[in-house]
Amino acid sequence: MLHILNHPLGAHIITQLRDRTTPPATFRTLCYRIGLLLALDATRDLALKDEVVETPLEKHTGQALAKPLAVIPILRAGLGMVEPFTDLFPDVSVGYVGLERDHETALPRSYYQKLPPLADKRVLVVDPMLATGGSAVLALDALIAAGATDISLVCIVCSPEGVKVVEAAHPTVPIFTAALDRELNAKKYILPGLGDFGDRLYGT
Ligand SMILES: O=P(O)(O)OC[C@H]1O[C@H](OP(=O)(O)OP(=O)(O)O)[C@H](O)[C@@H]1O
Ligand SMILES: O=c1cc[nH]c(=O)[nH]1
Ligand SMILES: [Mg+2]
Repeated sequence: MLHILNHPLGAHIITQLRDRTTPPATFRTLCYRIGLLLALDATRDLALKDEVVETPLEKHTGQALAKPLAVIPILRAGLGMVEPFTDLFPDVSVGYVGLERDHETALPRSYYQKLPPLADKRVLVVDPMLATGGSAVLALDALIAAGATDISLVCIVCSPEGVKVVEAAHPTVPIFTAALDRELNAKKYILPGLGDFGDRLYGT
């Protein structure tokens, strides 16, 4: 199921991210701010449990988050989306999946993986760009192999092609995004897109 962010601030930020004149320092701030909106959108359905507290006046049964969270960035570009999650959910565990697309074939290659226990957690995979879907499917396969059962994918820009590929391979994984773009070009970049997210984030 695809969830497209429906907030005017999201539309405002994504236009600034697309602007080719936006320098890396501003790009990183914009990535953080849109990450906050997406983090809230992707966690709207988190389970709650009762929690009793004493207010200064009386005993009160409130609520607390019931299930631990893990955020898993797909390196490198996904790193820009981690801080919104660690700021909003300070108890979140962080794991890493390192993938890089080959420039000629656009096929992802895995070069690093370090994961916390995942079986008991809501797992939020973060990667700003969903293009062919190859990287996301490889990451989701690895997380399921590591024991994850409750996974969401959080992106900033998706292509229709990538959404189809992920939905075919992992139909139960919801996808949250700020924008669903038009198509991929011949080099498998998203149009209109915003270029290479990792390069723009890190000035490479
Ligand atoms: O859907 P796909 O066709 O697999 O493409 C999307 C992937 O490409 C980008 O990473 P990239 O390989 O450029 O690595 P980087 O983040 O280190 O720049 C992006 O962050 C995704 O991981
Ligand atoms: O458009 C694209 C496609 C893959 N990776 C990016 O960073 N941008
Ligand atoms: Mg890149």
